[in-house]
Amino acid sequence: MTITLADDELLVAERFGPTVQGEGPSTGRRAVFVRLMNCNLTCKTCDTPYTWDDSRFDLDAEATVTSVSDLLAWATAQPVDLVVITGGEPLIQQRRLIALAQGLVDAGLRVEIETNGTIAPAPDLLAWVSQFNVSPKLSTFGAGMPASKRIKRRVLGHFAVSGRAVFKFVVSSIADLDEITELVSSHDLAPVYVMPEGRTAEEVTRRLAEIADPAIERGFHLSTRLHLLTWGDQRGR
Ligand SMILES: Nc1nc2[nH]cc(C(=O)O)c2c(=O)[nH]1
Ligand code: SF4
Ligand SMILES: [Mg+2]
Repeated sequence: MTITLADDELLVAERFGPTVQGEGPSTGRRAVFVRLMNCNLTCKTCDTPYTWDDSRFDLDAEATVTSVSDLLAWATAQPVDLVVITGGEPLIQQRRLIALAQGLVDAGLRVEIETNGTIAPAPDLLAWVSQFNVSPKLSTFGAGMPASKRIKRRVLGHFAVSGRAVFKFVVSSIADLDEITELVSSHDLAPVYVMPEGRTAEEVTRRLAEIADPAIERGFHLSTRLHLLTWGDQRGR
């Protein structure tokens, strides 16, 4: 990527909505989304490779340089009270997110950030974000990447004590639950949601049924992927 940004600009992949938050504790809540470019991980089954994978996508063409004031004007004009900032990995651009989050909260909106849990939020951002939905990548989903890249234990600990984080693990098989249990007990992660991996409604429904009872038994909450069940694997929903 060759784009340079001013201090008040973000590199945006897409903005969409009104739709609903499809994952985690706010599932079903009306929301608009801002999806930022770039990621520091390379998950093989990533559902938004157009934000980071330059071997498959022309990232310069995918990206739109957008000012914070433009995003604020857009989001505050929407008939919803929740803005979800996602990616890619949005915390790569966290310095520029502070003014956006502050502006949204000042306008009376709730702000959630979806993050992979490898980058610690600065105190100035933590202060303005209502909730971080932290989704660490397990060895199945993050296959091919070393654990040291996917799991930043210090960062997870930081989120755990922040009072602003919920943890949401994408589960591909029951074996993933052991890995989650280890992370949860080592770092006192709470609350913990598990969510089935899947790109079709059938896959999500089947996996959820597989993992539901063992997850409940281990003390985890469940999440589905409501947007996928409702609209399928459509971009911008
Ligand atoms: N409706 C809807 N809910 C979502 N929750 C997290 C999403 C994401 O892509 O991070 C997402 C998404 O892409 N769409
Ligand atoms: S962390 Fe998220 S956005 Fe980044 S590659 Fe993995 S699934 Fe995709
Ligand atoms: Mg998505």
